[in-house]
Amino acid sequence: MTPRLELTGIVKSFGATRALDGVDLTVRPGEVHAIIGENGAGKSTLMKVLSGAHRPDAGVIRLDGQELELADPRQSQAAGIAMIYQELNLAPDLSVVENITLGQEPTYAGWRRATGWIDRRKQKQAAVDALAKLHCETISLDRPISELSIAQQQMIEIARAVATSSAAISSSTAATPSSSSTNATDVPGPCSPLRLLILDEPTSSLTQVDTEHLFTVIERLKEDGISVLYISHFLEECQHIADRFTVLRDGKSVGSGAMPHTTSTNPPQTNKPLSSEHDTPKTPDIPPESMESIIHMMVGRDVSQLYPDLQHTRGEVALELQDVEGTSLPKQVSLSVHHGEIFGIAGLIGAGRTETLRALFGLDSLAAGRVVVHGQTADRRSPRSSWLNDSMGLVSEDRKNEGLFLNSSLSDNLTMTRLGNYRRRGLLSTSQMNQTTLDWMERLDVKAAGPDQKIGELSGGNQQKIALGRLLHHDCDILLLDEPTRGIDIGSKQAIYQQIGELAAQGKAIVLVSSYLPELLGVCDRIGVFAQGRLTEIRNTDQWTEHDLLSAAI
Ligand SMILES: Nc1ncnc2c1ncn2[C@@H]1O[C@H](COP(=O)(O)OP(=O)(O)OP(=O)(O)O)[C@@H](O)[C@H]1O
Repeated sequence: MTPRLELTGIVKSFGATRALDGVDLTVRPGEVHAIIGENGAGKSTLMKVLSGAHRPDAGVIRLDGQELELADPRQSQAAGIAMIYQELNLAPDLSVVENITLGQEPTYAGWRRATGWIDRRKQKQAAVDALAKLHCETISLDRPISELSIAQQQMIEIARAVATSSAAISSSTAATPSSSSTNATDVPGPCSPLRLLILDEPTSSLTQVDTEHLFTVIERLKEDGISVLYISHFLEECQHIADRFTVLRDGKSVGSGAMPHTTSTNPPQTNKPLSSEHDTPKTPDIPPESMESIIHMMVGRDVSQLYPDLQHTRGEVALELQDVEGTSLPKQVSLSVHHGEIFGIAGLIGAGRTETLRALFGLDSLAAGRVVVHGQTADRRSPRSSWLNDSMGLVSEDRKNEGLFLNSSLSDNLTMTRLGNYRRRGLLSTSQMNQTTLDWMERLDVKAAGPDQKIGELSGGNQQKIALGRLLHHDCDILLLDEPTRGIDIGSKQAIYQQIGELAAQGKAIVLVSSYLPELLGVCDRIGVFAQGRLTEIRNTDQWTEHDLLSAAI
């Protein structure tokens, strides 16, 4: 069987950083293949090579046996490769139909073609067909994208990938076969069907229900012979949906094989006889093993105890919300968080969790109620003086827009809230800022060229570590953490949970919002659940189960 995708010796460097250092990868037709690796291992870079966003410095890409040179995203698309990024690429003010057919609008045939008139009937049909394929017929075709949920928007992106290859839509660009290509008849044509769908952390903003729907859609695509490359730090998900996996480490493929204990309908094919040279993976195929051995391969050590068992004692009340109302959310929230306590907040997306943190931190104004910090009512007219000086810090869930200055260095981002520490005779000591940044990079295992590197050049997970590191460096008394481990690998998660536990042991008050229920259950002392803007129930963690948390959130 000819592999759907075969990568051999892919190399990609950014200046002195060798992001990919000879990656080999084999993906079979109709297979879901998980790409697993630590933050900065090279996963996104590899996917960008496949989507035509980056040109590799060396290596060979073969799709269905055909060698390709993907010089830009249009060529990749024309070859039947679609990439769905974590941050969706949709036009918010255009309708569902317009987004699904964006850039591929069918025009009339004959004399009207030259006018560029869009054939609205065909355009609508292409959207209807694509949505039907994904069982998403209930999404209204004329609604602007901005009115859809994140999960629906993701489906529109996948529908676009499906529709692009539909015969109803014309495309003008085909992938360029390399000069060494041997079989010109195999060159993907202008309407090459979707062959490979790449999903980068697709569930990071999805609820459980939406995740299950996504998995159903993936199964449908598999039935049509479409291969899926699935990148996620949620290893349980990989285990559930993937047939096989490849582990990347420091830009190299260090192992691949059948996903152990997969519950996928397609049985793993690792042990089937290999029929041709093409079918032989360049990365040694390992027999089905435990997830522990895959994690070891990924981080280079065992991650035996993910959640720390650190004693911390509940002290005085650090922070109180009394009947707090936002302009739309939250609604009448009352709660208190103590020193030495980790308070978890669960709930569905849109339930008012983030709005509560923002109201607490003074980013959004309150419609009613009071926030009391260290026994003093926070002054709403001057949140900066009363709240920030009280050493309250927030890690925003929106890292790119609110959490970091992407064009500034790691050092500037990490130290900016405590610049006074580095002032020497009216000047800033950049060497000391850099030294502090190096220390934190080591503690949080940040992969970067150095403190001077622009933070926008780091992998997503490493950016997140610096956003969290800034609060740790600031030495806040009260830490508000909104999805702090989103996009973070399992080894680093363990380090962050350890940090959170140590902070609680030092008497800090911590509020942790997370959509990842095992994390809340593993780390928190108490958990409150939000539903439709209200804090509906608070219990000690040992009185919650995942099922109870979900039931309370709905
Ligand atoms: N445009 C760029 N400029 C400089 N370095 C880059 C650029 N893009 C990626 N890198 C570097 O390449 C390496 C691999 O990054 P990549 O984003 O591929 O990792 P990743 O495995 O996707 O990580 P994560 O799980 O955190 O998303 C990192 O060291 C990163 O800093």
